[in-house]
Amino acid sequence: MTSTSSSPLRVAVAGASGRMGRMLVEAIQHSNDCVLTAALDLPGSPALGTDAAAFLGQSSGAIIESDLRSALSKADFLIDFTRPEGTMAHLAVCAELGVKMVIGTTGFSDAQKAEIAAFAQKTAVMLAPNMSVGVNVTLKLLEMAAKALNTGYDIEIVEAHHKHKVDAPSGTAIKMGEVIAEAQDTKLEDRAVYERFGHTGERKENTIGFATVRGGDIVGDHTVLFAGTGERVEISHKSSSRAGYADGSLRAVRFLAGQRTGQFDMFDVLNLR
Ligand SMILES: NC(=O)C1=CN([C@@H]2O[C@H](COP(=O)(O)OP(=O)(O)OC[C@H]3O[C@@H](n4cnc5c(N)ncnc54)[C@H](OP(=O)(O)O)[C@@H]3O)[C@@H](O)[C@H]2O)C=CC1
Ligand SMILES: O=C(O)C1=N[C@H](C(=O)O)C[C@H](O)C1
Repeated sequence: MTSTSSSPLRVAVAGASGRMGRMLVEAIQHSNDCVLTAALDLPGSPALGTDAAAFLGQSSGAIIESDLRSALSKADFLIDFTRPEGTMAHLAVCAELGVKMVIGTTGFSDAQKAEIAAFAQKTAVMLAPNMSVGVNVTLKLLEMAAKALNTGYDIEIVEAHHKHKVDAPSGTAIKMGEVIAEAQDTKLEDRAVYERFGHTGERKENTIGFATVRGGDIVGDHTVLFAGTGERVEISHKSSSRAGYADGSLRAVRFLAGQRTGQFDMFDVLNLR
């Protein structure tokens, strides 16, 4: 982890008791250059009033609260892995107060994505459906494969996640589809097939199919299949821990420390563009 001699970066975490919220609290507790100054959960959460690091048997000094403005008054960055409606409400106040935001939430509508872009004119925002280094390198591999396998290969994206996930396909799977479509000078919206059932007829040429698996505690698997005649290429990424998402989020915080406004993604953070 990077060590600096300057003041630590003051970070608030939204959804602090969630699966990712807890990973983020743990990562911040272990970091040399970030400090947890505030933690948010929804009104009614049993965690309100407790120390955000209590589940680790530690004290962070950040007491979980539900008052957004109070939390943001103590922080320069908000890391948000919640739900689209929560993230949008948080972003409006971050933009007003100049708090920079790392957004990991997935499942935004096109209208919400446009709103995020507008808010990013007022504060710096890093939005990515997957913060792991491995997934972002996989996206680059997909770009290369999609260009080279431009004709004669049927593209299918298969993702698997735990039974608690509420959006489908995953934000990462959609991003993979977008990267592939763009590398082939097309748009995903013109090619995506999200559902198949019953008498579907033969596969339509140039479509990009999506398949979703949900079960148990699967952290996150993604495979893209380029199925040709006589051969197929499979590019896969499998997460066995959420730690990589949290580490990537802290890298994003450090990146945003050098930005005033604008919307960025993990390609910017990891210098992969
Ligand atoms: N970009 C990335 O790398 C990754 C992205 N994700 C995404 O992050 C999001 C969260 O995932 P995960 O941690 O597994 O989910 P969880 O359900 O475990 O946690 C979500 C947290 O947000 C809170 N929350 C729910 N609704 C709202 C709201 N409207 N406003 C504020 N807070 C709210 C929940 O509170 P309560 O429990 O009280 O409902 C909970 O604390 C998902 O969209 C997921 O796809 C996940 C992993 C990696
Ligand atoms: O909900 C999850 O767990 C995950 N969500 C993200 C997504 O939708 O792509 C990232 C990761 O796959 C885990």
